[in-house]
Amino acid sequence: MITVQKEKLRKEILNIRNNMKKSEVEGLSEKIISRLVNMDIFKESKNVMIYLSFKNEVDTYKLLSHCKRLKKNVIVPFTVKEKKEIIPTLLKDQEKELVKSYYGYMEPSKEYLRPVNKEDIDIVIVPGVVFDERCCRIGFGGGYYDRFFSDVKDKVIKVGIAYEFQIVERVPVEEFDVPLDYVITEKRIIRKVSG
Ligand SMILES: Nc1nc2c(c(=O)[nH]1)N(C=O)[C@@H](CNc1ccc(C(=O)N[C@@H](CCC(=O)O)C(=O)O)cc1)CN2
Ligand SMILES: Nc1ncnc2c1ncn2[C@@H]1O[C@H](COP(=O)(O)OP(=O)(O)OP(=O)(O)O)[C@@H](O)[C@H]1O
Repeated sequence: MITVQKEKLRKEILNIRNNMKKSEVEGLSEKIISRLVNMDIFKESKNVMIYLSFKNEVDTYKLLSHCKRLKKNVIVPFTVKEKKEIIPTLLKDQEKELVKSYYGYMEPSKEYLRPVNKEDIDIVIVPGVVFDERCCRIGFGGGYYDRFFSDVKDKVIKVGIAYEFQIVERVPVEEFDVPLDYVITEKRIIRKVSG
């Protein structure tokens, strides 16, 4: 049963990630983000969708400031729990517009929802728990990002960011899993092999 295998891997890696020291999260995140912002695919992107990190995920808050400085449009996920749906929404003022979501990460409050067209997003920075050398991913198990990508597959660049310990040789995949184009760690950039 694939779901069971996924759950086992998810638990194993989360157990490591949840026990990281703050200093480790900070140091590694900086390396990963620095790799990302130096890539042409990032430099050439004007509309950037970024998750807002929590629970020792690769920290994206410095990336947010970086994008602001470069006058890029920052789009963040707003989740509709009942439908397991992500609404991409334009963030203008990080200080003013964000509140803590049901799950615990930050998201825009309803009054600041500014939905954008998925097709207009150039690059999506994707969170995740486990990734593999083919750029497949396992998240928290909601299927949010797979649903989100299901109708825009090749129209946006999908980039996972993760610590090296989150990379395994192969994660089990199901028909609805959408592979990413790149996975970036502090050690390397993994590219999806096409075909
Ligand atoms: N920062 C961030 N934002 C994100 C995601 C994410 O993974 N990280 N998502 C990616 O899809 C979506 C939200 N999905 C989520 C689904 C479940 C849980 C969660 O914490 N679930 C369990 C704990 C899971 C576990 O420890 O096994 C919980 O409710 O406690 C979090 C986010 C959209 N936004
Ligand atoms: N495109 C889709 N349409 C309908 N249901 C889907 C789709 N993609 C995934 N799902 C459902 O979502 C559930 C969770 O999928 P999966 O375990 O791959 O989530 P995940 O990638 O770990 O989570 P997330 O994307 O939220 O981080 C699956 O049981 C699946 O039935």
